[in-house]
Amino acid sequence: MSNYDSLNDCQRQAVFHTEGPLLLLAGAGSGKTRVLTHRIAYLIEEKEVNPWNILAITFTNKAAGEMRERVDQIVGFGSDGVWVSTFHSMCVRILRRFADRLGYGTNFTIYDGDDQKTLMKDICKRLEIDTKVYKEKMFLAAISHQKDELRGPIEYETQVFGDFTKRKICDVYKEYQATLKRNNAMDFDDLIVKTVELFRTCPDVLEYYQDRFRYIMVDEYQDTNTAQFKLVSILADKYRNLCVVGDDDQSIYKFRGANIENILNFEKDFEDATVIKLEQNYRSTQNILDAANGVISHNIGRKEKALWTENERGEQITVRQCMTSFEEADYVTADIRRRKNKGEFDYKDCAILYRTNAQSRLFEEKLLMANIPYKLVGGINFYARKEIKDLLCYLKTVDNAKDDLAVRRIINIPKRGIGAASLAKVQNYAVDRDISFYDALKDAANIVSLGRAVAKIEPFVTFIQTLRSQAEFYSVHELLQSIIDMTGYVTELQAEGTDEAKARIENIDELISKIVTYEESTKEPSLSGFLEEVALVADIDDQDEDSNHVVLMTLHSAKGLEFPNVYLTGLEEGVFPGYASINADDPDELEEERRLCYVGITRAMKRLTITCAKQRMVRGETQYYPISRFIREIPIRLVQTGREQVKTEQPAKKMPDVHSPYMQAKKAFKSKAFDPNQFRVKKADSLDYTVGDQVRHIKFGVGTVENIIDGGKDYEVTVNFEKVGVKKMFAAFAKLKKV
Ligand SMILES: Nc1ncnc2c1ncn2[C@@H]1O[C@H](COP(=O)(O)OP(=O)(O)OP(=O)(O)O)[C@@H](O)[C@H]1O
Ligand SMILES: [Mg+2]
Repeated sequence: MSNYDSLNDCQRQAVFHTEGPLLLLAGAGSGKTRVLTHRIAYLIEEKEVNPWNILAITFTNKAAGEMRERVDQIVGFGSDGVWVSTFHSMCVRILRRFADRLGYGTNFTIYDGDDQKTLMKDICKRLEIDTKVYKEKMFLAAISHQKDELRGPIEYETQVFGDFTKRKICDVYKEYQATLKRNNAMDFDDLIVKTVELFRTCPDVLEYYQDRFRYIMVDEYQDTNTAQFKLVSILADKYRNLCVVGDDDQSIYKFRGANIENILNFEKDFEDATVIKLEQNYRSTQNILDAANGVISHNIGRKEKALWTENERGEQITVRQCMTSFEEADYVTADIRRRKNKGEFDYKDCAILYRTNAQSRLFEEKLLMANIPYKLVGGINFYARKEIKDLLCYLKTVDNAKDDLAVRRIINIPKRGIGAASLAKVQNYAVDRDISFYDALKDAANIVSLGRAVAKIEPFVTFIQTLRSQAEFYSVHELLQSIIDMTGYVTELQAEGTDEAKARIENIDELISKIVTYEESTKEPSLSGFLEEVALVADIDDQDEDSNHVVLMTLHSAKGLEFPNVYLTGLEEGVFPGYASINADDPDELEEERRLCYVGITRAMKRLTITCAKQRMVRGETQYYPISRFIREIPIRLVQTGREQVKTEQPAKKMPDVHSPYMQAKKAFKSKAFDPNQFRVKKADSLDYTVGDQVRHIKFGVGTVENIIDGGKDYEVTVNFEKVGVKKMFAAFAKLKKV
């Protein structure tokens, strides 16, 4: 029996309201997600609903995992049957079963952004479009936008009229969809679109899922787009037990087609809907909450909400304007270290949030030099690395050789001497006959124009066929090992012998570990299953729960999460809010930025620090920025500037002169020869190691000191690490220990 006493009256009301449409509209940290998990428990325990009949949709795989955990905790066992998933993974599951009803193979491939770009390049070439005038990205964005609104090429055509650009987009859209289908592939948007299409065209399938999902719940409902909304309304149409929870003040995905109207109009679409509001915040201190309310109250188009808390007032919010973005990163890094040393916060309690991904770099560098473990959420994704993509494309080819892009990526890996001209001939042959590229390769002997190239193509086809027969009885990791052995992929890297090659081999090892982990944790592991899991790993899911590290991420990735100690950085006019939103004709663009700021502030539980820099380097040039309007929107009584604290915090011995290096930095900015490292402060005590010594670095492990240069302000030490190769670092920050 779970404890519903831990809920407040309104929360309990929402949990107990199980029949009929329900809208839970409530501010940040008011327990919306918590209500959903308790509601699932209540349905199973008290209403004796079969877990099998419950569907809960979350925004990220990470959130889905968290919700599953929480439900497991409350319900104990029996909750396995509940579907907790994102829109996308739910649709994949449905389509893997029924895609054949739409004329796709159920083993269809899911294209990621890179795949889409390659495909679009191909199509533009085929349609002889000048990509200097019409960018591939423009076509992809336009198509994606149409899909968000559930408009296929045919529906779109009715809107084209005489518009020349729209005509072009329409032609490309048609070709794009036709090629995807020929490749037995879907892009991310298709997953939703095709599921809706499936439900609309196959009443028996729809009824099956309607009967199955009698109770449907959607978290972060404010960020659903039209297609997703349609999908849930169709599913819920029979039993009407749809519960959506959201916060219109946290709608931050308009640029991706999210439709804030979905939440504002829920009451119109479901006339008998019950609306419950939650107003008590359990997450943040009074000061943090007041700051959030202060900022968001400047938005005009919003439903008024009065969020309050019984939590203590807490510390004031620290606002710190730094001279440069380097100083900003230094400040945040030092603050984290100080609070960690004082025992106030652990690393994992701290999150550094910023507006755009590119802003992470400086923080990364400072954290690395300070030996503070951190995790970048949403940066260069493991799966985007070359060697990983190559091997995954091999696996994809073995799994579903209809994926032209995968086949083309690996056809010359290792080099098989099949030239671009031959590939073009095969491609034409495929297009003419409306068959896949791989099927055309199999038919190479019949492509007369290929001439002697046939002899190069045939062994490749035989090779893939061999792997396919192996796939019948090999596990996924055995199959990958076989691919690696037979292609000589790793052998080649070993022969190359560079540090980069070594790192690539490590990545491949990591991929093997990933497969083995997958195989061990899945009931019926399969090649398709593995590829699907990989395709769906959103960036945010990289986060490693167990270890103790500072988290760096964009504000968008931070949605729904909470951290005791938050740093909201780069609050400058032109950065956040960004130039585009300041100058936009549509005032909602600025309001969306403000909602994003509200999301950022409300991630903080105990402490919030807001930073900005007067100068920041953009594309190699120094730009000057005023303080963000969002800072000015925070009531002044809640704010302290934090300057004193920072000065006293730096031991005078280590940082004898904190300002003058930055004055130099300022000068150096203008010469464009700026190197932030050159202003590091020299360590007072001399080094206890010398050239030839073995040293240990907290992150890189053991290595040999190859060189030490006295840089005046600090020593620059060159170390050859066993694992990661040669690195140059500053002694004061590298904290190398002699071993
Ligand atoms: N009745 C309650 N008693 C104690 N703690 C609560 C209660 N309700 C929620 N909390 C806690 O408050 C925090 C915020 O809850 P939750 O994440 O569910 O809020 P949310 O409304 O989903 O926030 P967001 O809008 O950011 O997604 C969590 O740590 C949760 O455990
Ligand atoms: Mg939530």
